Amino acid sequence: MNGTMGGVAAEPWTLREVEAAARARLDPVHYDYFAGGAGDEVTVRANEAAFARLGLLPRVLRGAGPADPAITLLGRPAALPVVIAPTAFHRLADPEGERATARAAAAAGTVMIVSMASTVAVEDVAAAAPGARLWFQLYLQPDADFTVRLARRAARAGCEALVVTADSPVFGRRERDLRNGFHDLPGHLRCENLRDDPGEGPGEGTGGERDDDRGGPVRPIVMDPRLSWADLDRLRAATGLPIVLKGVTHPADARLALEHGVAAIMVSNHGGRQLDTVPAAIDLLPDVAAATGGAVPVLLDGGVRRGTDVLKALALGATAVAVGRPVLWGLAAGGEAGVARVLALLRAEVEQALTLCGCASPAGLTPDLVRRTC
Ligand SMILES: Cc1cc2nc3c(=O)[nH]c(=O)nc-3n(C[C@H](O)[C@H](O)[C@H](O)COP(=O)(O)O)c2cc1C
Ligand SMILES: CC(C)CC(=O)C(=O)O
Repeated sequence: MNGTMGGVAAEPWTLREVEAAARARLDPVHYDYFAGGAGDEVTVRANEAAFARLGLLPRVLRGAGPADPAITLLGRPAALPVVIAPTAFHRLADPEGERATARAAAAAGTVMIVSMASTVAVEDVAAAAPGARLWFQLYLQPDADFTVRLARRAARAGCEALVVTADSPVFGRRERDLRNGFHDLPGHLRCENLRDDPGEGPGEGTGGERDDDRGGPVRPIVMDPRLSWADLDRLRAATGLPIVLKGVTHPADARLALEHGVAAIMVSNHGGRQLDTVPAAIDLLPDVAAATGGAVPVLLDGGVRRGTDVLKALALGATAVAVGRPVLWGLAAGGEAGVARVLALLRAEVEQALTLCGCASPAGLTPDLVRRTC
């Protein structure tokens, strides 16, 4: 990275330092939206703390040679086993928003999962970062036709997979946001994927649309506790894209997900933003991985802040991890260069930790390399 990051005097050497730089630049209300979680934030803290309770047990004299962290994900290469989790509202962090994030992902050779609630339209994200591997996250909407139209739109834009977030039958109770009165985007920003298709007649939305000077009305994201596996089946039947089910924590749901034909599972408690007191994602991983029996890739997000965290997750059965808040910190601290810095730090840490564990690649990581230390 050239020079300083977003005017920060010294380049950050840890994700924690990137967060500090971001915090210094962000509106405190937006910082709270990014950092916060549901209820007492027990799960937010647990996600990180649980990684610290696990130790790595390196193997020696294996002659493994230099490490290459590259993996294969849904049949295509990724340069590192760290992908970008879907997070909303990137333009709160940087004017370029999701465009900047996608460029950094493309340069690092990894996947960006574009949020349904992105503040740049998925077509514009793709156009900004030619060659980027994009997946598209969505919440199943009670208006099933709209869900399918949105999925097809993402496919046309070049997204390779749909990431269906299943942990949100209702919006989590985020007390920082309630206290701060943060319940909507500032006037100049919109969820650009939530505009009705051009040509769609007025009045077909689910209500609560906002008119906008640059296009059609913007729908609200509806979270609906009546949605079920049948709705996932309908989406799968209507689109050719592989489906990644995000928000799986119970092994029984992992087994059901396989029965419903998902291409991958993401173990996630939504970064502690939905149901508080769900156990740490890394503690849930082994049972979910066992339930899938290796039939599909398992990804994990929640609390990954170090290369050693990545190794622990991979050793315990994940094919890759995703990072949410660290990317937002990078974006707020230094735009595209800030996200690039976050991914570069993680890559360097993963490479070094792999080598120190005696592994030439993520494939060499096995559960015996992880020990619970307390
Ligand atoms: C500010 C913010 C916005 C998020 N928006 C979405 C979203 O739109 N869709 C989604 O599936 N998950 C969303 N998430 C959850 C992330 O995808 C991910 O599960 C979580 O951030 C992982 O934890 P980490 O932040 O500790 O890495 C969001 C998380 C944050 C922090
Ligand atoms: C716009 C929201 C639905 C994004 C989200 O999932 C979150 O804030 O955790």
